[in-house]
Amino acid sequence: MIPRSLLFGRGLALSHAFSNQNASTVHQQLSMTAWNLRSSLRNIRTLSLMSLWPFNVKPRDFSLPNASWRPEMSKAYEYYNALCEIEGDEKRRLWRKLPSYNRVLKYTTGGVYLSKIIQSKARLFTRNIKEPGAAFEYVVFMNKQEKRCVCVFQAGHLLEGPPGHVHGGAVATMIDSVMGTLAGYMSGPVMTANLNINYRSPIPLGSVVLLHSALDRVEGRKFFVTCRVTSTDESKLHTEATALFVSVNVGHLFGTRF
Ligand SMILES: CCCCC/C=C\C/C=C\C/C=C\C/C=C\CCCC(=O)SCCNC(=O)CCNC(=O)[C@H](O)C(C)(C)COP(=O)(O)OP(=O)(O)OC[C@H]1O[C@@H](n2cnc3c(N)ncnc32)[C@H](O)[C@@H]1OP(=O)(O)O
Repeated sequence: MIPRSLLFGRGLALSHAFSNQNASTVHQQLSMTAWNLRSSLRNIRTLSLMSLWPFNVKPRDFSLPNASWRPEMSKAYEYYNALCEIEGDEKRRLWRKLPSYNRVLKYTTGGVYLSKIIQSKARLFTRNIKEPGAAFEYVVFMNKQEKRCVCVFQAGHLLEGPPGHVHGGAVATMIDSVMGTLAGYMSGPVMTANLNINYRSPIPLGSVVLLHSALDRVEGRKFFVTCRVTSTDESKLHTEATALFVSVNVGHLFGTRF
């Protein structure tokens, strides 16, 4: 995908090149513009390559059922997965199961050059523990038309906070990830600017809960999102949250502004 700012930025440079200039300056500017275009094309090519999965093998989808899933997790998964499997026109499908990989891009350095060793070791926080079921076991189902998603989350034994219950930071991590995934799905790359959480009742360690996230409103680059964490039968409210996500261009994530 080509970032809009990159195209618009170069487009502006082009139109400026033709205003109020004498012939030699115009010639010089045209050469510069050609150079700029060539380097833009190189950038675009690099970016389009980077947006592809950078490895030769197909990445593992961590949100598929595995032996660690409790029956309650499998049941909730099957319920939402059935909603995704409506026959017929692909475009009419309301629900989609999102795949979940343990790294996004080989080159997301956050603006700091990372050594090859660190870069190759970088992993998504919620997918960095190898033992299935030990930490964040989750799957996200997206409903783009209704601007909402549901995450089925089984909290593993490594997420303990208060004895026998899930750490508030782990709950916040899941909430941020699910809301961020929704905002990102609606808009492209986003960063969390603000996150507010009310913890209403503790989540027992090992239990399965649902995170219901919805896009509340959009104001320019600002995406206001809500989230409720409930028991799978939705009778018990565990946590409520609101957040602001700001859409950023790809350069922001790479530490450069195009
Ligand atoms: C090829 C691309 C690949 C992209 C990959 C993308 C996603 C990965 C996909 C899958 C991963 C799976 C799941 C995980 C997904 C997400 C969860 C993790 C998300 C995070 O864990 S992320 C880390 C924590 N996050 C930060 O580390 C942010 C630090 N921060 C900043 O990077 C800047 O601060 C930024 C960008 C937020 C804004 O900076 P900026 O310069 O772009 O914009 P600016 O400051 O002008 O703000 C614009 C308007 O937002 C208002 N505004 C800003 N901040 C506000 C606040 N706090 N409260 C109220 N309003 C606020 C302003 O008032 C203005 O409003 P107005 O326009 O009305 O004046």
